[in-house]
This record gives sequence, structure tokens and C-alpha cells, in this order.
Amino acid sequence: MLTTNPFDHGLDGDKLREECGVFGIWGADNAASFVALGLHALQHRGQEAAGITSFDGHNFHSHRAMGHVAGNFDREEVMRLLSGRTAIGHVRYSTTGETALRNVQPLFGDLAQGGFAVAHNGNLSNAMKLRRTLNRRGSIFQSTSDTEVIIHLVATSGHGSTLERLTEALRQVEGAYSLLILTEEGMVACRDPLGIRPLVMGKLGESTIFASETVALDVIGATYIRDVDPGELVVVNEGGIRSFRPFAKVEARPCIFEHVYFSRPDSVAEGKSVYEVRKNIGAELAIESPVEADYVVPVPDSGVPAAIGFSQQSGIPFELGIIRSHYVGRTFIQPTDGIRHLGVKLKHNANSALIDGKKIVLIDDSIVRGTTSVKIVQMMRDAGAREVHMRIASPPTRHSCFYGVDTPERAKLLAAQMSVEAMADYINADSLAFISIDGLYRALGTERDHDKPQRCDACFTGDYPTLLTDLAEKEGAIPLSLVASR
Ligand SMILES: O=P(O)(O)OC[C@H]1O[C@H](OP(=O)(O)OP(=O)(O)O)[C@H](O)[C@@H]1O
Ligand SMILES: NC(=O)CC[C@H](N)C(=O)O
Ligand code: SF4
Ligand SMILES: [Mg+2]
Repeated sequence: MLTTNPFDHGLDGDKLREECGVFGIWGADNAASFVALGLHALQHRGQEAAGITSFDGHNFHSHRAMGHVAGNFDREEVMRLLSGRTAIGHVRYSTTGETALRNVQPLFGDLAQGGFAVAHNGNLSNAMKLRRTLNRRGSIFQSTSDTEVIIHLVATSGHGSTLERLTEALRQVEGAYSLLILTEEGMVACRDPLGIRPLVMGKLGESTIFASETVALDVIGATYIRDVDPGELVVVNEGGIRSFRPFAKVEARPCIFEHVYFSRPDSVAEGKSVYEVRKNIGAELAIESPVEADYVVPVPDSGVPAAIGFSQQSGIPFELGIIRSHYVGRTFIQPTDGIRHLGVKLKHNANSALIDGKKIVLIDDSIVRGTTSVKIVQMMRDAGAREVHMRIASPPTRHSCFYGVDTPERAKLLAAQMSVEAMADYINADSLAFISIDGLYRALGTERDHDKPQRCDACFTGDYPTLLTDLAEKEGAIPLSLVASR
């Protein structure tokens, strides 16, 4: 299906479908090989498609494909074509535009100033409106992705240098973007003024690296230097590394869900170990919603660190009551409803010998549509559990994300449809509790300022930090609380 509408992506997503990962390196022999390794470490952020674009000083080379990094970028004939000492890459979960080759990133445009490749993590909340305007002025789009709007805005900008054109383009977009851009003049890394999506900078010998998460630096043995700041543009070329801050400064609002679920636990996000934060969330959850049980059992994979924290705080032993098959990927990548449900059964199995006759507290990071919880609770009961309590390491997910995470529409979010008590009945748990939004902030070491939240937590609170122009147009009204980003 052809669509540029993030609210109508044609896939019946029943999960938070992650959110893309970017990786770039400037100044290394066989730059594309490093990018392939970096993307491999970021595979959890996007499993639909992957792409790499390199520049050899004269020409750009690009390979984009559906599917995983391994299988596409482990073939010598592919890697040989991606020559050059600088390259950027992307792993994708679509948020705007269908899952098809033409939307696979990096996107590329041959502009009057030369080649322009872009890799984007995030989602623009006024892309459809901008696209209509650009279309009317004669721009011909090659893809249906929101990201392409940036290329056309740069191409049609009246300003001089690529950097000035890019800045002018970014002033017109709304929403979330962590971008890596490759031009003949060098590489640019930038983050939207609110810093909604992450982007870090590292070093390996003389080369400079940018990546969505620190795990991608670890994989190639690079050293973390710092985060790219919200609203910052970092330019790397023969002249060195230069930083620009062209936007009016606003309070940052980084995505809180990165700490709950998206980032890998071995990443360090905003200077904090993701693993430690998840354990803290579990500990807060044990304080807020204690329960008597024989075992704390995580729902693998993402429930594991929070379950360790819950166990340490409560003193209830941590046990692997559910075993996860390593040969089944994330459940949401299954294409049809029937297969998707089957996928959940294939992925998890009860450790019946342990569970039989016991009171269990299950820990998961989130409930989206409830598919996983329904199956897992039933699995515990079938295995002979005497009581099954469920504790969730995030507040109820009641709102959609418009910033690069493909959440189901609100109507399919279980917590948007029913109370916590009704959800407990629905998943057939003896009790169900979610961490409070304040507890989640405490786990991150801050108190939530309810007048001016320090993070984006919109999927829990509905407090969106930017205008949502496309949604407002679709619904014919300006929704929720809207705070201009600049
Ligand atoms: O309520 P639902 O619609 O079922 O979605 C929520 C579940 O989906 C995710 O797990 P997933 O199995 O996708 O990945 P994981 O292996 O990283 O936990 C998440 O960790 C929850 O377990
Ligand atoms: N999840 C993302 O960050 C997606 C990036 C971009 N909006 C796309 O759909 O390709
Ligand atoms: S809406 Fe939720 S998932 Fe999306 S950026 Fe905000 S906190 Fe993150
Ligand atoms: Mg899970």
C-alpha cells in the first residue's frame, strides 16, 4: 500500500516496533565494514531493512535491502562496492511510508551542490503537510518516507552552503530527528532541539563515529566521546570537527521509553547504564506495588533487568520460570495476525518443573496490546502456578508515539481501552500493577516536574512536546497539550 500517513501505515502493528538505528564513520579505511558491524549491534532498533551509503572522494555508493544486516552486508561482493573512507548506515522500522525498498535508508539525492545521503531515526510530525507544499512547487518524491522531505527542503532552500540549507530545512520540520548526513563536503550529525531520539559520538584512532547507542561503539572497539547535544549540528571533514547550535535553546525532552525498552541494556544512555536504570525501575516497582510470591519471573527478554531489581528489593528469589527460544526473533516481525500469535507461543515456554504449585510475580517492561501478557499468564496457569501476579516496568501505554516508534493506533492500546482492574481481568492475572510515572522518573534519578516534564513521556501521559500538525489536520483539531519546540 502506498501511504505517507504515519497513522495509516497499512501494517496492523501490535507492538512498539522499535525505531531505527543510525551509524556513521568518517576517516577509516573500508568505512562501510565498520558501519555494517555498528548496524549489526543496532539490529534490535530496526529489523525491516538496512542500508549503507559510502563516499570514496569522488562517488557515492549505496546498497539498501529488505531484511537484516547479516545476510545483506556480510557478502564480499556487496562490501567491495561500498568503497571509501566515510560511510553512513541505517536499520529501519517504518513509521511513515510503507515497508518497501524505495523507503529504505540512507535516502539519496543528487542536489545542485552534489550528492546528499541521509539516515534518520525519528519521525516528522508535519511531513505530510510539508510534502504537499513541496509537491505543489514541483518536487518529485522518490519515496513515501517522511525523511525525504528533508532532502527536498535542502534542495529548494535559497541559502548558500549545505549547512545553511540544512539549517533552514530543519527550521521547518517538526517532530523528532537524529540524522546522519553524508555530502561531498563531509559528514553532519544532528539532533532535533528537544533531543527526542539519542545520538552519541565516538572515536576509533583518527576516525570519528556517530551512533544511536553506545553498544555500536563497543562492537568496533571505539571510545565514547559524548552525546550529540539536542539542537546541535556536528560537522566532520578534512578541516576537523566543528559544532554548530543554530536553534534557539529549549529544554530537552529525550524519550523516556529508550530507558524502559528500546535501548540495549549494555548501552549507556544520557550517561546512565540502561541496565542499572532498568534494575532501579524494578526496585521502585517492588516498593510501589509489593506482592507476596515464591518467585520473581521475568518475561524474556526485556523484562529481565527490571525483574532482577524487583527481586533484590523485595527479597523474593529471581527464577527463570519462562525460557525463551533463541531461534525466534521479536514477535512483532511476523507478518500476519495468525502467525504473530503463534510466534508468541514459539518464543516462550514455561519452566513447568519450577512453576508448579508456586505463587509467581511476572515482570515485563510494557503492555501494548496485551498479546504477550494473555499468553504468558495462561502459560503460567497451565504449568500449575497457584497465583499469577503481573508487575509492569512502565506506566500504562495509553497514547501513540509520533516520534519514531511505530505504536499501534490508540484504539489497539489495551490501556487506552480499559482500567488497570479491567486489564487484570482481561489478562487473567490475580493482580496487575504498573509503575507510576513519578516512580519511573525516580528510577532515572529525578523528580518529574509536572508543569514542565524533563522528558518526552507522551505515550504514558499524552503530554506531547511538539506540535503534531499532521495529526491535528487529520483530526481537524489541535490535540492534547501542545508546546512549540522552538
Ligand atoms: O502487549 P503486547 O502487545 O504483547 O506487547 C508488549 C510486549 O512486547 C515486547 O516484547 P517482545 O516480545 O516484542 O520483545 P522482547 O524480546 O524484547 O521482550 C515487550 O517487551 C512486551 O513483552
Ligand atoms: N523508526 C524510525 O526512526 C523511522 C525513520 C523514518 N521516519 C522512516 O519511517 O523511515
Ligand atoms: S511518545 Fe513515548 S516512545 Fe515516543 S518519544 Fe515520547 S516517550 Fe518515547
Ligand atoms: Mg517483551
